[in-house]
Amino acid sequence: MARPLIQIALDSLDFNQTVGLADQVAPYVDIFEIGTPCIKYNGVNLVKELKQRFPDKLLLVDLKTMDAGEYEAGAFYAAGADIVTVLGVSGLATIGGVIKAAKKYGAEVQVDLINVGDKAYVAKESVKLGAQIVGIHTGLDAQAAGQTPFADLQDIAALGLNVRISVAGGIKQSTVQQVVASGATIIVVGAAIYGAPSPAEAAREIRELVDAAA
Ligand SMILES: O=C([C@H](O)CO)[C@H](O)[C@H](O)COP(=O)(O)O
Repeated sequence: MARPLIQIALDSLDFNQTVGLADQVAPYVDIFEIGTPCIKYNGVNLVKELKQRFPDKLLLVDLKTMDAGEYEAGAFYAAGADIVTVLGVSGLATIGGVIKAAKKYGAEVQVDLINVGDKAYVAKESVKLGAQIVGIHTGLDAQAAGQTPFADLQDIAALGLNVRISVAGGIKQSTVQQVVASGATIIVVGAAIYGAPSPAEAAREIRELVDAAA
């Protein structure tokens, strides 16, 4: 099994706090995700800053694009994003637009299946269009209502699609090995790292657990 990647979700609105957290956890993670509230608040300047400071990390910009796919995503790929997210609920035309922009920059696309009804259909069509990653994602609000991403992860992994599967939604030390065993190859962790007394220590623990499970 290829080594699963760990993605830290940088979900603060504060520019300097975001850069500081990235600095603390950098030794233990593979992908910096600029979370949706953070990218809306800070824009392309934060993409440029993180890319310049951490040229060896993958940078995912969680745009959750809903329309104008090629136009919206293009600006963020141009600023240094390696991966941009587009919503599965946006429809195939918008997903195709983001994929077109990604190709222009030699970058990648993640289709976020958050709130998609027929996740298997959208995952299959996204792969046909050329998406490299599909995201199983229980958002923060759905988590607060008690939902988890585990059953959806198993369903999508069982399809055996030629695509990387990312999982997000309250993943923590006690569940990280379970999601690796279920077939996730990108493990997204936000609150379990940034909400810990020592984010670096939490990230180190998660790295160890993921590597031991792979
Ligand atoms: O994508 C996210 C959310 O929709 C806000 O943008 C989070 O970054 C994602 O859920 C990971 O964070 P945790 O659930 O806290 O691990």
